[in-house]
Amino acid sequence: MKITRTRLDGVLLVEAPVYGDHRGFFTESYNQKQFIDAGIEMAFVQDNHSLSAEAGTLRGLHFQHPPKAQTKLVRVLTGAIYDVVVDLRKESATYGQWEGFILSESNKRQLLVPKGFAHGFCTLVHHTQVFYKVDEYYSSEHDSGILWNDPDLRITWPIDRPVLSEKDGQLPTLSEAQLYF
Ligand SMILES: Cc1cn([C@H]2C[C@H](O)[C@@H](COP(=O)(O)OP(=O)(O)O[C@H]3O[C@H](C)C(=O)[C@H](O)[C@H]3O)O2)c(=O)[nH]c1=O
Repeated sequence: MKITRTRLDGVLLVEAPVYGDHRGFFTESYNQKQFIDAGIEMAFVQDNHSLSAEAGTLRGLHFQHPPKAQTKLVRVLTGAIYDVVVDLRKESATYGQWEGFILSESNKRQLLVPKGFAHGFCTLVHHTQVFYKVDEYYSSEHDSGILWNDPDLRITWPIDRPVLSEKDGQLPTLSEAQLYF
C-alpha cells in the first residue's frame, strides 16, 4: 500500500494495490493491519456513502466539533470529485490553508482527512458516489462547517455555481466560525 504525505500535516493519500484481469479488478480498499503498519491507527466505527446525481454538486465544507471530531478516509466508488481539506487547527503552521485532490473511480486514490480539518468535495461527473470511513459517530449537535466560497480561503473550485444544500449555502466563513481545535 502506498502512503503519500501532503504539505498539510496528517493529510495522506492512500493507494492500495489493484489486481486487474480480464474480468475487471480486485482491491483490498481497507486492511486494518496494513493501515496500522502504515501508522494509520484510528479505529473506524462508521461507513458513509453518498450519491450526487449531478456534476457540480458541492458538499461541504464540513467537520464535527470536539469531542466528536472525525478522521475521514474518503474514496470514490463511481465518478470523480475535487476533494478539499482546510486546516482548522489553530496551532498549525498551515492554519487556514487548503489543498485539493482529485479522487476518482479510475485513480482509486483515497484521502485520509485528520481531525481538525474541514472537508468538502465538488463532483466532476454525474452520478458520483463517495464512500468514507469515520472514526467517530455522527453527532448532529457537533456538526458544523465553513462556507464553500469563503472569500479569505479563495478555494479554486471547478465550478462557480454548484448544486448546494440549503444548509451549506448558509455556513459561516472561517473568520465567523467558532472553532475548538
Ligand atoms: C454526515 C451524516 C449525515 N446524516 C444525515 C443528516 C441528514 O439528514 C442527511 C444528509 O446529511 P448532510 O446533508 O450533512 O450530508 P452531506 O452534505 O453529504 O455531508 C457530508 O459531507 C461532507 C463531504 C463531509 O465530509 C461530511 O462527512 C458530511 O457532513 O444525512 C447521518 O445520518 N449521518 C451522517 O454521518
